[in-house]
Amino acid sequence: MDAGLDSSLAPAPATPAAPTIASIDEGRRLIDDIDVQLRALVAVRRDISRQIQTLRTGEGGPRVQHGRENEIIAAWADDLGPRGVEIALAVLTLCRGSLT
Ligand SMILES: C=C(O[C@@H]1C=C(C(=O)O)C=C[C@H]1O)C(=O)O
Repeated sequence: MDAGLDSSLAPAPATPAAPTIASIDEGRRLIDDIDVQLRALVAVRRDISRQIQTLRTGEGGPRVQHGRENEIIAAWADDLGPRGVEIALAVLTLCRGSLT
């Protein structure tokens, strides 16, 4: 067992199918629920990222690793295209802080 992400954070299917909605209100409720989950996951990601950075700097390493970040950006680009790159950059900035 790894370091304890509970089952609510288990990997989602690669591309979950969107439900067919019957109304705008229903669709907006679903979007609001998705956004709550996205924000919660980003907060967890940020905490894990900070722990990794602390571990690495504690060993005398750099806080930031551009090679790793490029892999992450490429994965977002593969799945979501140029807007995915924008999201990846925003997520990275939020999780690891400023580069300067
Ligand atoms: C978390 C890490 O440290 C930094 C933060 C990253 C992130 O938030 O994804 C990625 C690379 C590093 O710049 C890591 O190296 O994995």
